[in-house]
Amino acid sequence: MALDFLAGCVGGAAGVLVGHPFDTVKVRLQVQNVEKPLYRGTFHCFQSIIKQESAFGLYKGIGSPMMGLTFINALVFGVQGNTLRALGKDTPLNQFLAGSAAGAIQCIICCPMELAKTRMQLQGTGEYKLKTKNYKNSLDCLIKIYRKEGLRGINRGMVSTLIRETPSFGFYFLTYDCMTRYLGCEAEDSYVIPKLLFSGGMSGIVSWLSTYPVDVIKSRLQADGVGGVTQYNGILDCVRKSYHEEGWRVFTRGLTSTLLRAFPVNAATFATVTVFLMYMRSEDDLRECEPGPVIQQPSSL
Ligand SMILES: NC(=[NH2+])NCCC[C@H](N)C(=O)O
Repeated sequence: MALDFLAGCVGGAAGVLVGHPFDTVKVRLQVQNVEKPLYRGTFHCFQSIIKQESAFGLYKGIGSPMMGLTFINALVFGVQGNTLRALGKDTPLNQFLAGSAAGAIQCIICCPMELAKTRMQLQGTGEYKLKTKNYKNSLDCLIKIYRKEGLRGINRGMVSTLIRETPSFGFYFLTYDCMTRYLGCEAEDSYVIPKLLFSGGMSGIVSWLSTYPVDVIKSRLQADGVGGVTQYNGILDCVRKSYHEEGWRVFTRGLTSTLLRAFPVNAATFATVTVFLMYMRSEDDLRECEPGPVIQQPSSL
């Protein structure tokens, strides 16, 4: 029971270290001014950040994912594993439902964490150079937002985060379950690690593709209001204005960087969690489990 939570922490740390630079590029591309774009595309954005802010610029805002990581991934893998057990049978529908439940619950932490991350990633760039008050770090950012806008302020973008995370985490766990079964992942298989990495990477890709347009809107809502000027009056207004100004392509802004990040991050996360559980689960635990998949996956009963 508790092992799922611990495994989530360990796996999540591996993921954030691998993927944060890609996330920084994604956010910069999603919210840059289309009239005066700073970056021509994904690779130009990478190059510009490294050239102007050094490689450390790619790790701006990593504090909040790392700070939130302990809880988010523990919550995700803990809730998913225990929900699946509560649902009683390891079926594809239950995998999706258990994943969706985990995705919805972790928004409590994910939303404020991504608000701080987004603000830190944009701080000191382009039109945000002058408008953003200097945030010392992610925690200072959240404290300043809370002082100025209260609870509502630090939960800015909560509805769009829930719309993004609930189905995407369902697809996240369902894809991993289907892939590992299809590839026949077995503990004694000499190719088990590459198979787990591939399955985890594909789960990340599928989950981000499933709700990506919502992520663009969420980023814009969380970046909105910097310097006190708000452009959007809610999700529908943001969708309407974004589509009106840039057409449907606006909903794919930053997608390349997101997918470049999603594969390695989730390959590392899922493989780490599965291997961790494989070695930490006692023989007694395994005997207690109903006959599950050929390998003890993060979410197996
Ligand atoms: N929005 C999503 N696609 N969520 C599911 C994947 C979440 C995963 N922790 C990542 O950051 O890639």
